[in-house]
Amino acid sequence: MRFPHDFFFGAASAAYQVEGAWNEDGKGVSNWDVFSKIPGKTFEGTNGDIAVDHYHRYKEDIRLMAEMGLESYRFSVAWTRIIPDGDGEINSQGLAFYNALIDECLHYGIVPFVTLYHWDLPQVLEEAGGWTNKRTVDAFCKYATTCFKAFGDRVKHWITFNETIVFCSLGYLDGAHPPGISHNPRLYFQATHNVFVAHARAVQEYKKLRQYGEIGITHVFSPAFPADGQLENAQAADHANQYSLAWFYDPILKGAYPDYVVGQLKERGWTPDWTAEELTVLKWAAPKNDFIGLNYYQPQRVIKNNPEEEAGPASHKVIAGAPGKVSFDRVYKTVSLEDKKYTKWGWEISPEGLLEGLRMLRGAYGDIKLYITENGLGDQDPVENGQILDADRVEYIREHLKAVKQGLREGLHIKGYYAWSAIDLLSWLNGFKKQYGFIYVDQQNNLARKKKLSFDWYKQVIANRGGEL
Ligand SMILES: C[C@@]1(C(=O)O)OC[C@H]2O[C@@H](O)[C@H](O)[C@@H](O)[C@H]2O1
Repeated sequence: MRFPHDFFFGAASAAYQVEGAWNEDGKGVSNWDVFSKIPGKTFEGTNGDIAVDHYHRYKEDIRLMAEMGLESYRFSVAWTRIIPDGDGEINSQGLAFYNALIDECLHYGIVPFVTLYHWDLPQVLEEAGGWTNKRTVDAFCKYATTCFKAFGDRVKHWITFNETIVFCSLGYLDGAHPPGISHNPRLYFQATHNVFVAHARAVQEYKKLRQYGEIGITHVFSPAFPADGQLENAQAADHANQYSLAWFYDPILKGAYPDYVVGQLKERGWTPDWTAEELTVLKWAAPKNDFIGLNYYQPQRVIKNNPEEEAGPASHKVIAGAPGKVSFDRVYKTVSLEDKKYTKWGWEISPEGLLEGLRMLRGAYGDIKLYITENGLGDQDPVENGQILDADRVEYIREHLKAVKQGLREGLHIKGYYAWSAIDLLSWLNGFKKQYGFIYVDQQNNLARKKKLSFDWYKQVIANRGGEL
């Protein structure tokens, strides 16, 4: 079986992680431009000042993507290039860069799939409270509408936010992302609610413009499963899915928050200060979402946590996504299992977890249009005689594409797969050590680009539309 002709074989990136040129052509300062320079916040003090210089080398990079036969390139727009101080004047040089990037994609017939927010908030807004301040919601709507009007004649696929759970939990619970606040559930839930309202209002603005493209949101998709058959662990997994899935997917797809979480937030004084008008716009937008983007890397294996057991501070590896994390409310924790395979960063390799999770998602939300907007292997790629032999990445992506194909056989409405990442790039918490790309970037040789083993493999997969998988 070949993948359908209208299925996108794509790859992804994010502005802060690839572009560099952090202070060029009128770009404003972002929260990551500031946070990454606070000693100890990033891996070995790495930052996105240069990243992999995609801002200046995008023509070479897009040409390589075209050589691979890439059908769609998912990238994010840096808000601070478009509106440098967040909600003030528009920067024409910022518009010019993304117009050129979009036109370069279209020159090769590569469909641009644009993420409006991939974690890099204008610092002016961060300093005013970031996503806990409703000013940021209004500012996002202005920014999004500016992008729709500037690029919407050629961009027909829009993602509002990437992984709300990550930038809000790392920002307000773990302190590992801007604004670096720890253990503040009230701000965490407030920030997530404001993001969902911003999403819903952006959907409203987009639909008003009648550009006849599609708009959605990308969430982490990390379904929780009990580590064993014990009832308490099944209950812990249900709790995990309520807080890490339902809280994020329900307001987008159902237009209302899950009662289970709402009830507990009320008991604990963490209820966001939502208004009737905001809840109405969530309800309005739910049926207007054209798709949901899923970033799948691994499932969560969950056991009930013993709240009396003193949990020391999570290690960097755990903060960066490895099992062993106690939930913010100390109800459950994630564990690794003897019979599973793991990456060098301790992330479980589980294509079956993707398929099982997709079935669960259909049960909860029905037949919604899905894109796998991120999936890939973070690794330290082996280099032999100058060749980058990332056979493990080939294996990882092959097995996950086979799971997607099985999902299609079962009638799941999956319309594309975007490997993370098109090109090696800066990892927020792992610097340049954790590689994801089909294209290698030589940090020791002027960021020279080189095709990896997986580049040629993915080229074949696309050419054969996955028929041989
Ligand atoms: C934490 C980490 C990683 O570096 O492994 O997860 C996978 C991937 O998720 C993306 O949304 C981030 O933008 C990208 O940088 C990656 O971030």
